[in-house]
Amino acid sequence: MSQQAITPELLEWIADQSRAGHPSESILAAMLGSGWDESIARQALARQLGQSATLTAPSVGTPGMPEPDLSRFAPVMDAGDRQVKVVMALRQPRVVVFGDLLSDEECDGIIELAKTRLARSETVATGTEGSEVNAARTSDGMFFERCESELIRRVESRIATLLRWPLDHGEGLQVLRYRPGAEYQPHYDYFDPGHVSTPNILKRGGQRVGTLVIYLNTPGAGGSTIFPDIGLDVAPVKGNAVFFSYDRPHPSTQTLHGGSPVVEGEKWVATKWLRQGVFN
Ligand SMILES: O=C(O)CCC(=O)C(=O)O
Ligand SMILES: [Fe+2]
Repeated sequence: MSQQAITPELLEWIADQSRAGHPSESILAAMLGSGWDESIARQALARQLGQSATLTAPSVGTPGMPEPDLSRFAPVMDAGDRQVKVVMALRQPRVVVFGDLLSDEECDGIIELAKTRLARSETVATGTEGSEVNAARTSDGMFFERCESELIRRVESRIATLLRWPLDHGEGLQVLRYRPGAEYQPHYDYFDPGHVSTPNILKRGGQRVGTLVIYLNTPGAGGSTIFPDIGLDVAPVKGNAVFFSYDRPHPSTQTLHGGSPVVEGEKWVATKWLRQGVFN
């Protein structure tokens, strides 16, 4: 089928299937089976049954995904060397906010380690006359090597325990500093399957499947992590973190997110991206 169109007949057929009790997942499978293009099929389902119909693939409990153990929904979780609070959890998309993932000292320690290296990258940026400045991302950043110091290793193994995802499937921690007015416009963290550089990037560890953004300080105002598709704002609170996962590199995961502009003070975050496989 080349020119596929969403006709009134198709919409009526979808409505019939739904009335007959078939879940949208089965309707989608039937459409794909008879040759419909997935994105058109999802659009048609969304038009007839509402947005949520396009989000049938469960991201919670999907085997082979990073996922904290919330089966008991205890208010505090054991992350190996620290008790971490669960502040809130959303199932679809999977978003979990943790409290007290890091101690104040650990946050300060990471900022201290990152500071000098941020300064260095600023010098490089000046040398190239700002040619790499990206208006969508007005923060300064650096990457740690995995396990490069005792503090980094401790934090990484805590994250691995909490999210039940092997340490070697994670990229090195990235630290970002946002000054007043700086932001990170909404984006997806997975690698765009349509981008020319993606096949090469995927050779090292496969796709990203999850993100943990850890707040290293509490800005005076602004700087929340926003999820525009679901209307969620996560307040940046020192030591807290927001986790979200995406089982496919597609906007239907609803994991569009960004860092809203910092209004007062600075905002520091450490981001851990989780890959499908071993990242070396
Ligand atoms: O700063 C934030 O709140 C979001 C950071 C982010 O999206 C990222 O590091 O990928
Ligand atoms: Fe991101």
